[in-house]
Amino acid sequence: MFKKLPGDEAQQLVSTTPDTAVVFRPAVVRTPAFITIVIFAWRVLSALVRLVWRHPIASTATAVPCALGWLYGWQWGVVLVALVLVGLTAWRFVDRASFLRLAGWRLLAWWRLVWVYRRHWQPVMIISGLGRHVRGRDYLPRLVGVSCTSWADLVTVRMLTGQAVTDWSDRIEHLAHGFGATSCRVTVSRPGRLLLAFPRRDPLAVPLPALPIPAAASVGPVEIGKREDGTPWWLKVHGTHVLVAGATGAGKGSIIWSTIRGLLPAVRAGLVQIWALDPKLMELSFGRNLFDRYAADPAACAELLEAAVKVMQERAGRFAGVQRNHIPTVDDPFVLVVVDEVAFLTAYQSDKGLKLRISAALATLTTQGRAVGVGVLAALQDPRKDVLSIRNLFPDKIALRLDESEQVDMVLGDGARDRGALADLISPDPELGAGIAYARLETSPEPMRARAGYVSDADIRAMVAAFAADTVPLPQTGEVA
Ligand SMILES: Nc1ncnc2c1ncn2[C@@H]1O[C@H](COP(=O)(O)OP(=O)(O)OP(=O)(O)O)[C@@H](O)[C@H]1O
Repeated sequence: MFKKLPGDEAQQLVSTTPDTAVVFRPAVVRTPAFITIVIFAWRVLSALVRLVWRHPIASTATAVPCALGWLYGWQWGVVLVALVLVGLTAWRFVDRASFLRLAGWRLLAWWRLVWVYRRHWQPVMIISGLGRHVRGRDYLPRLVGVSCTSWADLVTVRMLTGQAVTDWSDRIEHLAHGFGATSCRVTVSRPGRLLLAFPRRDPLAVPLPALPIPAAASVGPVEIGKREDGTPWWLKVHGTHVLVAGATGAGKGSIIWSTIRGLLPAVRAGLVQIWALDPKLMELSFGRNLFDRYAADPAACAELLEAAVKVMQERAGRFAGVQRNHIPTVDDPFVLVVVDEVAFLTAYQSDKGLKLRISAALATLTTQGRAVGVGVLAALQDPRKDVLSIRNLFPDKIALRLDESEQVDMVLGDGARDRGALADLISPDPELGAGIAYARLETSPEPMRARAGYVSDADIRAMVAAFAADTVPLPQTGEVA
């Protein structure tokens, strides 16, 4: 008659909370003391082995003086520690580079691991929502290790199973503030593992002067500045198209001029031609003599672009079935079309006929030009689609300082800002921020931060004079990249 008898449910209940009406005492199985001791000893032993395995140098550095002090008296332990410290300091002053490479960065990484990351890991993970606290247990992403470079801490993390990269890239501000850094950049090192970069200082805070004109003729990549990790910033122009976006005063000129400067020997050798479009009549007119073709008013700009399309089509006809890639020669030089403020020719152009011709020519060049040696380097202030509808046709993009955070993804592509391309936060102070950019290249989705060398008016004048007087060192043949 009764499917369940009174008391059946109560058998399943376990409650030890004192304020409930019914209190059931859970069954207690007494564990023999020696089992508890064995488990405890096993945990201590495995933690020790793990410690020595993960930090062999730190363990030795602690264990040896302790052993010495124990065996021969504490004074000997102190003497050994003092000797090691003196030795390290002397090494630091005698050969700083090798000290940093072999010991300095490792010591710093160990310190930062213990003092910053391990100490704050649990609260930062839980509060940012990257870890979970379920039924009294913490489920945290694993802090695999920390290494240090001259400017940043690189933290390797194993994500929780089921987490996505976007879970982390959405929380870069939590992570940066949580670990006391100004920013955080997220890159995937391998499936399930991330590399978080936390800058300790800004290596690009000091302006970089114009780089020396290269001795050899090369169509690129051209060295135009310095990357955040201290290595040169090489910009590829041959075989691609580059879009440079930045608010007024962001330093678009320094990228354009550094590129022209790096190509100068190749221009002299006849391997490169620079065709300049200068609708603002400001930036490029300064170095007019360096260019094979120059146009400023919109009608002349349209003609110049159509001439570039003709070169492209003529080459495409000749190369068809013979070669698939362009090799710069004096007969078929690489043509770099430099457009200073492209919006003047597209969005802000009142003559509809000219606007159509210019847009069509630019679209044709950016879709078909790179295989036949015609490249476009275009700069613009406002990256909205209605200003430049063909911005996606540029494989390589550079974002200098931008006015709004939404503009970052407009220039660099979806998710770039979440991955750490904070172009809207670059300082408007020219000394601190002009020429600093995030570049996203066709070959890598990770935005790279760098600063272009500043090519001053005096540098441009010197370039023009050297070019005219033939005093730039002559390029050696056969060094085309
Ligand atoms: N790479 C750089 N390093 C340091 N300072 C720079 C750099 N580039 C530019 N500047 C400084 O910023 C100022 C503005 O630079 P620039 O004219 O190139 O900006 P822009 O983006 O071309 O601006 P606009 O769109 O108004 O022409 C320069 O006068 C110079 O003082």
